[in-house]
Amino acid sequence: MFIRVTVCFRAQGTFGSRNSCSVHPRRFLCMAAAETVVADSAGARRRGGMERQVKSFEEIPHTGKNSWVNLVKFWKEDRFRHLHKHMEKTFIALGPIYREHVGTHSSVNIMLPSDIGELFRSEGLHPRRMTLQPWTTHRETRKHSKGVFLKNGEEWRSDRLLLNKEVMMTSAVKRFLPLLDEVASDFCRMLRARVEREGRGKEGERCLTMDPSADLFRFALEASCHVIYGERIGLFSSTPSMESQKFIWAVERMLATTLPLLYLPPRLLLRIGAPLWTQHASAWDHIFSHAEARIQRGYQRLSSSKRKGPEAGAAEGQFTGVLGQLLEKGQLSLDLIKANITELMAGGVDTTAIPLQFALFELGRNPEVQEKVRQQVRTSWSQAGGDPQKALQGAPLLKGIVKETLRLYPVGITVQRYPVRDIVLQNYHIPAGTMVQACLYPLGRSSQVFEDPQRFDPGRWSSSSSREEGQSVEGAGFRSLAFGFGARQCVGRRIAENEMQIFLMHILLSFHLSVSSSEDIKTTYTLILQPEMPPRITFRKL
Ligand code: HEM
Repeated sequence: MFIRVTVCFRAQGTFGSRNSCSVHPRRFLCMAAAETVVADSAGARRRGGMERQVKSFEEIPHTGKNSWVNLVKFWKEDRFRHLHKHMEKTFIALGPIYREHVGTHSSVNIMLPSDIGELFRSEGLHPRRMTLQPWTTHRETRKHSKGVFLKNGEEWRSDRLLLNKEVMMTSAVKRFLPLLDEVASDFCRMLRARVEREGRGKEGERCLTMDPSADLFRFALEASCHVIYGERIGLFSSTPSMESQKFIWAVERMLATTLPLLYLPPRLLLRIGAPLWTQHASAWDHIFSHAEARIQRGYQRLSSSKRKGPEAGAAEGQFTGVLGQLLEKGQLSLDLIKANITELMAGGVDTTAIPLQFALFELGRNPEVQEKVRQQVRTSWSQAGGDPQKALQGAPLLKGIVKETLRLYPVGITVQRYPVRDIVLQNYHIPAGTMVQACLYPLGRSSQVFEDPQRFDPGRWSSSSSREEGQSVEGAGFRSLAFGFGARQCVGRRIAENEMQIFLMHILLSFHLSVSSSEDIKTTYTLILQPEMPPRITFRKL
């Protein structure tokens, strides 16, 4: 994931709806049944020969007229940290579409797949609008903004297509999957040794109860570096380097400081947000310098191998990481390579480490599911002859675990778009350019969209059950959107999916997982959704 920090400064008209807070939950259900249509020129919509007037934008239910009063409420009630719960409650109160105005931030929020489908169909190739980047005088982020964030339409798209070749396409997955496999199996080797050393029980059957969050961060960083830079950084050693630890801290600080800064206008930011801003900028500094150092090294390596001939560099055909590939092909400018590599590094650690915490927890509290997946993994692994790609293909429930985890705990709780043409959602007119958010947390937990939504069931994503489910619940498409959609979807998607699946495969082959309490984990939102307290997991050696 990457932080798509977006603010819409458009005047959104007056706020006309009066009774928004008194809407009964039942309205939610009947509104949800309404189909989504595009407004015709007369602003009317036709259904079964009848014409119904499309309601105006101002009539969309909202959470309060005054955006500054709302901002104060958000601060006072600590809603930023519980934004996902706030959204869920607001949809229940107001129906499947509502407007929200908080400080400088204005959005229309939606949660039903049919509306989300309509939204995505009307997306253009907008540049990503980073609120914070353009405000800063920070040299590196400015340069970076020019390189990636402020690029427009087709120019952005052609760069993105070049990047996709190295990270999204099947041929790219084939190149980097063995690297992820190596890191995941090393991780399990390290964990087995630790369980043997520190665990309880008889030798050979030891189990260890622990909070795995720090280890999962190390795993995700080691895996990212291996895929992106083509190098291991030794995080599984007993004394990982201070540099790596500092990188993890910087990413965490950057994420934690982004959300509060996002809702402040520049002038207020300078007064009351200055300390936050300083922390935010210095976190970015660190992330940039981390990438910069590696890019320099990669560039020098490439130049020297060009000077000395191919035998001096990497062996022919050897994968030198995404960075090596981009440098070697030389289709993107060096500045763009830097910007993209920094984004991949900054966006690729917490985003996979945190869902892995949730996945281990859900497997621990659902022992039957765990056993079923393990059986499938064992069979597939034994038939794959050491080929990680074959092993994953033969165990589709692993993919189901990733989807199911992200359904219940979407890392980014919204996907945002500015439609390029006027659209109609839930019979309300949405002008082009409005910021519309698809709210993934309420979507994933809605009984209108998923049967028995609280159940952790990786099998629900298999093609046969999806078809069945599609018949009984709201539209079968646009339900699994944790990585976004379309041209602008998560560029790290294939890395993340494969990294998580291969990790879970090795864990299930090596350990039985359990948890002491099957109570739900409390979650908090700090630009990404995470557990308030990391769950403790018991790993028993198999
Ligand atoms: C479970 C893990 C992850 C999730 C759920 C996730 C989710 C997302 C989402 C929702 C978006 C916005 C997509 C849209 O607007 O349609 C995004 C964008 C992005 N993600 Fe991820 N992500 C994950 C892992 C990663 C990883 C591992 C990387 C890097 C290796 C990464 C790098 C990025 C980047 C660079 C973007 C911006 C793409 C662009 O706008 O061009 N993400 N991600």
